[in-house]
Amino acid sequence: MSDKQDILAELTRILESRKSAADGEKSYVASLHQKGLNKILEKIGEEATETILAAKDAQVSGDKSELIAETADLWFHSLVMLSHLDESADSVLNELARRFGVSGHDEKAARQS
Ligand SMILES: N=c1c2ncn([C@@H]3O[C@H](COP(=O)(O)OP(=O)(O)OP(=O)(O)O)[C@@H](O)[C@H]3O)c2ncn1[C@@H]1O[C@H](COP(=O)(O)O)[C@@H](O)[C@H]1O
Repeated sequence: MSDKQDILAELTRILESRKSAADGEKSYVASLHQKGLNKILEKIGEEATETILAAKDAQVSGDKSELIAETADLWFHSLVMLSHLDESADSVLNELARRFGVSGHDEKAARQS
């Protein structure tokens, strides 16, 4: 795929289609949906840990290739989780858009008042 803007939308469509149609032997995403939410959450936990370790290694070595790969795994499994729960990246993008330009300090202060 060439247009990066379209990747989230296209991936979201594929993840959704894997919920019903695909064979878990042939499709990794179908196998995750079939194993259920606990397996998907386990993968997110694993990928989050691997991302943290890769970030620490990148800081020492300066090589960020593993960090990029592990972050992609983390984002990907988070998208599978959203899809499994009938949500999508679009809702997360909407939430980030809603927060856009609002300082995290200001947002937190507004929450507490
Ligand atoms: N972006 C991804 C993607 N990123 C990572 N992965 C897979 O995520 C898995 C995570 O890596 P691990 O090393 O943890 O896997 P593992 O140790 O074999 O997993 P477990 O045995 O622990 O369950 C690997 O199998 C990767 O191939 C992905 N699998 C699929 N996609 C996208 O999803 C689409 C649909 O995939 P399928 O459903 O497999 O056709 C693909 O066309 C891609 O666009």
